[in-house]
Amino acid sequence: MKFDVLTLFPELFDAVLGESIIGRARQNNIIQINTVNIRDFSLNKHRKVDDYPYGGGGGMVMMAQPICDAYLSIAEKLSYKPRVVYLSPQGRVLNQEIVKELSTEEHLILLCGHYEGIDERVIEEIVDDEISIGDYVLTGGELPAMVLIDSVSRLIPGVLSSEESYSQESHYEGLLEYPQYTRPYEFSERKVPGVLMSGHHENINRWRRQQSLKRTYLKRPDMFERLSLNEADRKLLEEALKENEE
Ligand SMILES: Nc1nonc1C(=O)N[C@H]1C[C@@H]1c1ccc(S(N)(=O)=O)cc1
Repeated sequence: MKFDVLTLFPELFDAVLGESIIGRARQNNIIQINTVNIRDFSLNKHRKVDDYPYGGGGGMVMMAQPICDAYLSIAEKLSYKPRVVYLSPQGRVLNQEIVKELSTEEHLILLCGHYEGIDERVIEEIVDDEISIGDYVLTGGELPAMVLIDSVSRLIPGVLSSEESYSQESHYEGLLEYPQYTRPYEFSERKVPGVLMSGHHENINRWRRQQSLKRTYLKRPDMFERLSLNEADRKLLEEALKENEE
């Protein structure tokens, strides 16, 4: 999978996405992350990329021409129109479902807004999706773009090793993940639940499923109400909640 990122701050990306799992996937060419500096496409001798908003008001707006020319520098070499995602607080809020949808694309162009945003004509001209990472306003779209790249890349085959598998992680199938423990067996007078020490994989899986159901019910009722539980899951949850009351 290839990500082309249109940004004013390309140097931010290598610092964050050059390490660990994503860095390894880039080295193994499982994913490619390429940055394009929008400022390189300014026609202004001072490399200006923003201007005052028509109609007045505070803040600056990113100009259309540098962004569209940066986009064309990629798109004109392609025989297809790549999907363009604009990171903005006005977009669909990113969730695992959208991440899964994006992970099926071969090529994504991510546009990072800055200042008060971008000239609307860019959105009309080249943007396919607006995606937000949450209902708050940041100084730039670079962190949202990195969040999107990280979350999508983890679903690309070969990026996670089998040990790092995502299949029982939080949000993978609309459930929060079960509690995790590792050595030592006792820490601060707190022991690991006995079932995890039993070696009985059926009981371990049952306990984990029960914990996931219970956590989702208690911590994220908004997620829980979207679940359609079968009878076995309902009984597991009922048993867990009864234990909580005792
Ligand atoms: N949250 C977010 N998720 O992704 N990007 C987020 C974000 O805060 N980006 C801000 C810097 C830039 C920006 C972009 C667009 C607008 S505007 N005029 O469209 O409202 C306002 C501010």
